[in-house]
Amino acid sequence: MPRLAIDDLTVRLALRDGRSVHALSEVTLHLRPGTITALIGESGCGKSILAAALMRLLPPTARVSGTARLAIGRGVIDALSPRCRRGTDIGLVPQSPATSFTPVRTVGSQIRETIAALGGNHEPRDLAERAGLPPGLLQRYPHELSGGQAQRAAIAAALAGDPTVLIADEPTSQLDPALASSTHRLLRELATAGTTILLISHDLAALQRDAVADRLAVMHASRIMEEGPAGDILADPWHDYTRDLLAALPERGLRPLPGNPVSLTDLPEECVYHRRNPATRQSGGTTALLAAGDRVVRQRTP
Ligand SMILES: Nc1ncnc2c1ncn2[C@@H]1O[C@H](COP(=O)(O)OP(=O)(O)OP(=O)(O)O)[C@@H](O)[C@H]1O
Ligand code: NI
Repeated sequence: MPRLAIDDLTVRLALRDGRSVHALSEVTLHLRPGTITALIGESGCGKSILAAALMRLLPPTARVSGTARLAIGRGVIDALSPRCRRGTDIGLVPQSPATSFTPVRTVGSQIRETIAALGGNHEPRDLAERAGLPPGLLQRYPHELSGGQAQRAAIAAALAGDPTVLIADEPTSQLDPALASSTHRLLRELATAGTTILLISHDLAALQRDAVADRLAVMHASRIMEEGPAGDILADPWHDYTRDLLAALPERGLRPLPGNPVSLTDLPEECVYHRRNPATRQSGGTTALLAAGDRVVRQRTP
C-alpha cells in the first residue's frame, strides 16, 4: 500500500492569450512509506507544478483531473482536498525558500509561529540544528541569509509539522557538495523514522554521489517516462530519455541531450519525446507506462 498514490494527475494552466500549458499529463506515481523518491527531469518539465498541485498551491484557473490519495492514521484521504492538512499531512520545502518567509520578521519568529500554527512542540533552535542551520541565524531577517542558509531555514520550517509526506523541491540547489550531502543525510534520517519523501532535483550527479534515492521517477515534458529502484535505473535505464539524460553527465561522457527542450504550451495529448530524439522508438503515437517487475517504463502501445 503506497503512502501517497498519485494516479493520472493532469494539470492544464490557461495562459492569457488563450493557449494552455500542459503542466502535468497523466502523472502516476506511488510513494511507498518511509522511502525517498527522487523526481528528476530538465528545467520546466513540471516538477514544481507537481509539488504545487499536492500543496493546493496551483493558480485558481488551473484545470486538474486525476487523483492523489494519502494513507494516514485517520484513513485514506483525498490529498487534493482541504482534508489533507498542509504542513502536517504533506509538507513542502519550496524551491524558492527566500520567498516563503515574509521579509518583515525574523526567521526564528516565523518558524516559531509555524510550530504554533501546526500544533507541534518543537523549538526553532532544535529544528534549525537538525536542518544544519546555525541557530544564531534564527535572529536574522530573511534577506540577511544567504541562498543556502535560507534553504536550510525552509527545511527547518518544513520539519515543524512532522509531515507524513515531505516534498523537498530542489533543497540543495544552492549548497556546496558537503552541505548538500548533509541535507541528503537528514532526508535519509527522516525516511528511516517513517517520513515519505519526494525529492525534486535536477542534480543527478549529487543524487548518484550520495545514493540518496530509493526510487527514481523521470519526467519529460509533463509526463513520467520511467520509475523504479534508483540503483537499477541508474545502472540500466530503460527509456531513451533517461539514457540521454544520464549520457549528458560529465562522468558518463557529457553527450548533450539531442534536440531542444520541448515547450509545454499547446502540446498534443501524447508523449512528445520523439520531437527531441527522432531516433526513439518509445515515443510517437499512443504510449502508456508499462510495468515489468518493480519498474515501469513508457512505451508505445499498439
Ligand atoms: N502559473 C503558471 N501559469 C502558466 N504556466 C506556468 C505557471 N507556473 C509554471 N508554469 C509553466 O509550467 C511549466 C512547468 O514548470 P515547473 O516550475 O513545474 O518546472 P520545473 O520542472 O520545476 O523546472 P525547474 O527545474 O526549472 O524548477 C513551465 O513551462 C512553466 O513555464
Ligand atoms: Ni521547479
